[in-house]
Amino acid sequence: MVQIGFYLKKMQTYAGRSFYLYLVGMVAISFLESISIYMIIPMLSLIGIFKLQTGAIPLLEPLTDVLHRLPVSGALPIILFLYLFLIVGQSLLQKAQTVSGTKLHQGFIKHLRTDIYKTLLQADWSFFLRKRRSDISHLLTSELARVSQGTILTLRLMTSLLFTVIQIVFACWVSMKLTLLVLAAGLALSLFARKFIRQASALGDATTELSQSYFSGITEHFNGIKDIKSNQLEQAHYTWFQQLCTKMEDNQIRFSSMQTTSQAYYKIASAFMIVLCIYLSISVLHVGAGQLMLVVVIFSRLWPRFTDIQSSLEQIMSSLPAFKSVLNLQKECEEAYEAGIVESKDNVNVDLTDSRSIECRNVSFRYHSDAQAPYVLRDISLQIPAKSMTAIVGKSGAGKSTLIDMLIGLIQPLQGEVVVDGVALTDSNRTSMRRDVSYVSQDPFLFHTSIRENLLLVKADAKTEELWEALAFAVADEFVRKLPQGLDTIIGDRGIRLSGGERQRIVLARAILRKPAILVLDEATSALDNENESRIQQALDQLKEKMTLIVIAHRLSTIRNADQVIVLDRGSIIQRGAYQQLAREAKGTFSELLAFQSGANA
Ligand SMILES: Nc1ncnc2c1ncn2[C@@H]1O[C@H](COP(=O)(O)OP(=O)(O)OP(=O)(O)O)[C@@H](O)[C@H]1O
Repeated sequence: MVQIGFYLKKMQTYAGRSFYLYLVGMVAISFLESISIYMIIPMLSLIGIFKLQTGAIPLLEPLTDVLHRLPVSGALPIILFLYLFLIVGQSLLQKAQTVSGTKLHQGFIKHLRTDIYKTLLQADWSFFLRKRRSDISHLLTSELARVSQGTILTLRLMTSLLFTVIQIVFACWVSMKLTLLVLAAGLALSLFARKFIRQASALGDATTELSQSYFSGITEHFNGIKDIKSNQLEQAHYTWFQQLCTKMEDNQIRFSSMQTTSQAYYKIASAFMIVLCIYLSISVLHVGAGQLMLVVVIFSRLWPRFTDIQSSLEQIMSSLPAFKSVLNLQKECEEAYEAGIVESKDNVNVDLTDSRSIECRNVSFRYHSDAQAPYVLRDISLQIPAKSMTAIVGKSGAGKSTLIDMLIGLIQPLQGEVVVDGVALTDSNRTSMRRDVSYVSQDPFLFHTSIRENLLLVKADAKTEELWEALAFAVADEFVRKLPQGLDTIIGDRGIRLSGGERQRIVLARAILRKPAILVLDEATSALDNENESRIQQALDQLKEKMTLIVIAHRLSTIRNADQVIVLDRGSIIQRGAYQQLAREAKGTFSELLAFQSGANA
């Protein structure tokens, strides 16, 4: 229940006064409802409609004298009018309360969604290395929907509790003995009902696990649909999906069956309790017919509240795992908080010149915190001069991408430091440095929208001429002009309607459009044909006069004009120097790579 308490606290922090107003409204409605129901019977008895020993009822005392002095024909309309007045007042208040409850709930959910989204965006890269993307999507959709449902139920539970407490107070005024009898019966029942709450919690855990598998499964399957189709893996995936759906179906049926059992149990137990209470009222407490009527009224008002509380508790318990998951994600994000992103005021702008030279001083890194885990980068020291092209080469798995991630501040060294323009990168300046970087990855990402919008993403106010200029630089202008809608052509999910090489060129154009101080290309031209690749190479030669270029390329012709080549092997620098110089070192790894490629191209 700690999680629910946390969310109630969050709701109260978010809504402030409205939260308390909502609670006050609840108390008022409950008060009016209790007065109207519990008072009508004693008041009717006061004017002699029927006989009932009510004893001293504090609220009625001022009315008693007035009512006694009036004839029945005069008092009855007053009582009935009073009753109508209370019911109408309560209904109007209830209507306003429902609207404010919806506003409170919807506002809170919006707040929660944006809050979680923001903390996610503020988490550093190492957080995303640990997390499955599908788990994040699952949390932001399915789990948040359950949290939303849980919030409504929590508000309903609070309302029910308030109603119950106030009705108990009123019922005690009317008859202390009878109310205690009903309460004792309710308490006995709730002890037996605890097992249903435990079952609901276990079923809620299973729901979270199953829906997480469902989400990750379908995300992965449709991301890999091309492989599935081309390797005829449909049957295996369909069987997996069918089995998972059967488990989800079973889980829901078990929850529904648990709830109906609990409700049936409550109804049957209620009948026994009513029979027992009526028997005890007549045989042991010797109450009259009027008092008996009160027993029925108290039961009929209080008992549905008990059932409501029980049912809300079961449902809240089943949505509790979703509360826990959301809470854990928020905690993890906060632990991985990276300053200076999304409306953050705590960003410290590092005083960099616009030249952007980068230096690594004895940097080491490994992905796992485990002391036995191997280092992926080992004691790396290097200089990347501003406005020049540095190429990083090496065999697959040598640590090239990891080194790039380190240079642009996505990951932090375990030992050593990265220095930009003489300023060491720290938690407070890392993100401000990244603002000057354009990064094009091995697997470039495009949104399912037009080419224009994909480009404008990095520079919203760019003019059309600027877009064409960037496209020309990336050797993409020709093919874009030939597309049916030119710049406004929709390129499909992740740019699926374009070829791999076309996608790479659009992403390169987007990177250049930003006019960054540092341009990083991680295998960014791997899908290009020789002609386009050579044209991009010429474009890069022009760019290096304006910005610092860092290029990873397996195809060594791309880096022919690099000012510096760094050769990595198993996380260490084994060679460095100008391209031609390394090519001449006959025994070096670089000339081996070069010889292998020229052999392969021959
Ligand atoms: N997120 C990760 N968690 C754990 N290990 C990782 C992670 N990413 C990379 N590695 C490991 O770190 C090592 C270096 O990987 P990296 O991607 O930097 O190599 P690379 O030289 O860029 O390879 P490639 O040329 O194939 O892209 C590899 O052994 C890889 O298995």
